[in-house]
Amino acid sequence: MPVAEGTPQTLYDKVFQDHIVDEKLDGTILLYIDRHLVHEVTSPQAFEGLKNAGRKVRRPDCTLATTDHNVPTTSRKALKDIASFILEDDSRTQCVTLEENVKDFGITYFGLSDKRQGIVHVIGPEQGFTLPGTTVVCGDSHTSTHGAFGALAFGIGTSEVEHVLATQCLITKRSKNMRIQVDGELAPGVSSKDVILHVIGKIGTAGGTASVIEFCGSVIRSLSMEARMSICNMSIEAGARAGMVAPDDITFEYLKGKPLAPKYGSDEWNKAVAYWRSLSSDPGAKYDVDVFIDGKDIIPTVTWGTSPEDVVPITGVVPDPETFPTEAKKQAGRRMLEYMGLTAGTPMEDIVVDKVFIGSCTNSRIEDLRAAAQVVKGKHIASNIKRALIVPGSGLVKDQAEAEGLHKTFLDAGFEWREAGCSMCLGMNPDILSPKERCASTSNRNFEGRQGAKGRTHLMSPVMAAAAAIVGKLADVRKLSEYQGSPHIEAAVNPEVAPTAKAHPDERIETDDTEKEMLTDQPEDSSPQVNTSLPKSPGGVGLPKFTVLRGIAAPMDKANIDTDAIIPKQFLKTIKRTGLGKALFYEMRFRADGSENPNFVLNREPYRGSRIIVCTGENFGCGSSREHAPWALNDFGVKTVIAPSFADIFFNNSFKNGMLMIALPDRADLAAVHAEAVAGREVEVDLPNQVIRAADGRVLCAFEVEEFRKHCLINGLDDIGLTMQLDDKIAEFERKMSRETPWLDGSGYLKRKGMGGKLAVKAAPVPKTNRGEDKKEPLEW
Ligand SMILES: CC(C)[C@H](C(=O)O)[C@@H](O)C(=O)O
Ligand code: SF4
Repeated sequence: MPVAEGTPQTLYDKVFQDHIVDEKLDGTILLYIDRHLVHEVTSPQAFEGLKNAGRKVRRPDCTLATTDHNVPTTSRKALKDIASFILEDDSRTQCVTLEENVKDFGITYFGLSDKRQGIVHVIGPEQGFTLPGTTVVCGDSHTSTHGAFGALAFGIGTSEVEHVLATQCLITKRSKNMRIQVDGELAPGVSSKDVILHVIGKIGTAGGTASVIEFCGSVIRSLSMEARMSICNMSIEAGARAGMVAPDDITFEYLKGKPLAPKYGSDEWNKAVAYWRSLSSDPGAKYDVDVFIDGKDIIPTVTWGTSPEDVVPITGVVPDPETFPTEAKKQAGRRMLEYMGLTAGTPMEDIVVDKVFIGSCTNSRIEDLRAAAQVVKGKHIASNIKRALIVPGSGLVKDQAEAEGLHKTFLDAGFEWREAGCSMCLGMNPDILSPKERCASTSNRNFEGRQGAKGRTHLMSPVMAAAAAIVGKLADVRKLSEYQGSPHIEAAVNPEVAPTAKAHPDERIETDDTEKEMLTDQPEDSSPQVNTSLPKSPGGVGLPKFTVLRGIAAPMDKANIDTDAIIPKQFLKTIKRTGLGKALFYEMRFRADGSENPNFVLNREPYRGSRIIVCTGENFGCGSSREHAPWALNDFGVKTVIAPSFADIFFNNSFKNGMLMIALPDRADLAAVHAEAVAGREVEVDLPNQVIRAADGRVLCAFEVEEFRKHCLINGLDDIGLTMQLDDKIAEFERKMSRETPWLDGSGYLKRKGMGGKLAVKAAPVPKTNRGEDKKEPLEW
């Protein structure tokens, strides 16, 4: 619902409202995007779509690209170019493709030889590209990180990346407002990572579904920008669309002197700060969900299972699944313990660790490294630790750390000092866990296989990971004698120690790494069962029209089926949208020797050819923004998933590919459809009438679908083309933005090209498919 004039507004309402270009009666909104970050994994197919349709990038001045996911973190001393530096073929192809695309489309790019290269979510804030009150998107779920600045920042799928590149807008709808207030104070040794792990433990990984979370309260206010970023970063693990913190003096202090922020002290800076100050939530603003947490209840927290909600205080023990409330939860818990190689009742501090990873977009900033260095100073990693990696989030973080001598502390303690990138957070580069290896990790996801096939991840804060490296087991940092104080809080109250994007020595200290590393979890290009008889969907124009889908539905009973499970990371290295059916549910569908797992539902009759999945567990599609997940389902032949709830980005991505996701929150409705699936009888999904029928024609239940999505599905519409027809409105919006918030037009090295607010690149509707695939699809399956 639009917010009525005079109604108290939340921070989210205000930023959202200020970016509406157009609003339809059904609540579908065309939202203007101020900042677009691009990386190599989720962009190739989007650029390909633009090329095929002859479209341009509308705002190169608002777009910034880098390579981060695939890049090796070994020494760059011998770096000549990316093509010779990256040994693994698919990783190299993705990075080289990005380099070609940024050249072709005139986009600013930080490559491996640039000190500003790093993880997208580290470099955006570091450069002042991320500013309060902006809308920020990236084809990456952890875009939520940028919400720490009071920006509305969220992850999008590749089709949406293409949409933003072409139009600088996104089709979306309002989210719910959720407030998480953390009051009181954090005890020494407790950091922002513990706050967010504690929050996720409390509300669950679906707790924030369909919401934007505003983090507030005295604990949040006291935190530094970097600590706030760690919290907003993991909003996505709480199921939320985004996380936000109202901008304040700590925010403005951080932004002073950043290359792309308005010049400190200028009229523009003063005007910007006045606007930024107006963004906090009004007294009396309404929230759909309110959560209160007392800071003193938070103690250093670690995960024990394979979902970020499986948390326990370090002082606790491995939980006993037999005490879990439902049979489904018990089963899931038993599976997790088996996967993690843990026994119920084991004290967490007795769990022996093999590897330690300090890095990722959650915890690879200078304060994280300072805090970890403080713990390891003068000590050495335990003898059982096979590798302990420090991976700075960007070249500038690395330089800053070296200027402070932190690298020496780490090297003396036995850590590896690496180059910037995503690294072992998801192991698309050679930094991976071997099967059954256990890692103390500062990253954000502990899904099965996340850091390497069969690897075991425990999430925690940088000081806790540092402590684990020293002790050789999961450890309570508060017990390490020299450790005192909470580094994040110190940094917040003392801006003097805040890092700066400018300060770096010219000389680069190189990692000396001669170790030969290989990707060991890259699957063979085996082609297991692919459902070739079904139509492939190219997306965009030429999408198959979805009206009625009839068939046997495959039952699934798992909650939190994450996108890493739908398609593991090793298959994300393609630059195509097609051919991913073979990778669908890879770890569940196939055994280690590549043969089919006979217990997996899609390997059993009558479900082999199912085009519908009925899942009784909550939160289908949680985790990453990879559009590869719906592409894999689609390629396999699955066009509809019915579940009690879905993760937002996955839900969106599916519709962009002409697939219908049906949320059935009513358990009785779901049970009725599930019963038909279990019995192996056909069901019929009737989109025009919004009902699901049994094979005998009985209506099992009705379902909800937004008008605009329904319209696009039934008519197979390309929403980029639709948006381009609104070019006048978009241009008018841009003129207004240039007048009122001129600092949002590209500045610094991102100069806006064009005269007097007139765009150099004009969007125009393109009469052919945006994917260059003019296939005529059947009207119905
Ligand atoms: C590759 C990308 C789509 C993915 C994401 O969206 O999160 C990655 O960054 C991750 O962390 O799994
Ligand atoms: S979560 Fe990991 S893989 Fe994803 S962007 Fe952050 S560091 Fe990279």
